[in-house]
Amino acid sequence: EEQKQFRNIFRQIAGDDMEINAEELRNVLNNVVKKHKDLRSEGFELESCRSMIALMDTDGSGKINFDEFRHLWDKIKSWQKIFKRYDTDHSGTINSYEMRNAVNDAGFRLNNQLYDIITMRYADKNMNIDFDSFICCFVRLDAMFRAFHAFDKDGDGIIKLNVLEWLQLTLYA
Ligand SMILES: O=C(O)/C(S)=C/c1c[nH]c2cc(Br)ccc12
Repeated sequence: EEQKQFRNIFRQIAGDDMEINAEELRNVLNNVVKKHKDLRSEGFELESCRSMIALMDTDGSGKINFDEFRHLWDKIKSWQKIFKRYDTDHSGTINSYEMRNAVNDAGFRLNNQLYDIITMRYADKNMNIDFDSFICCFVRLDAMFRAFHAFDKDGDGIIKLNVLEWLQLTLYA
């Protein structure tokens, strides 16, 4: 039943082409965020939604279909729980220290340099990360780990890319 309901919601968002583009994704994300008083966000930027589409667009259509959207939605649903868990002062944002624990809780294993890079890239001048930045960071982390493992066929933790493969991976993200 919930599956049917979700498909109807998707159909409403996606429209006739049954694919969700960046504008449609931005509208649904911002409509949902508004309902959550404990999630501070100036709203998802179109550019962030274009990135999320690119990162989730496994069939290279430039938009996301039902399966890709459901996959993204399930991830955002679980990541927003992590966000709320680590927003201990209920400010609607999480600080760079809490971000380390949130990243770990989501199952990403990084090193100190990468935690600093995440803070530099996603935190505001007070070292706080708001919800939309948090989600964009996690979508990118998830997609980059998946892309690496897709290339790492023998699972030895080493991949070999020529420059055009590297550009394909890093440009459409
Ligand atoms: O708090 C909840 O119970 C749920 S179901 C939250 C969310 C479930 N999907 C979400 C997407 C965005 Br964007 C923000 C919040 C949620």
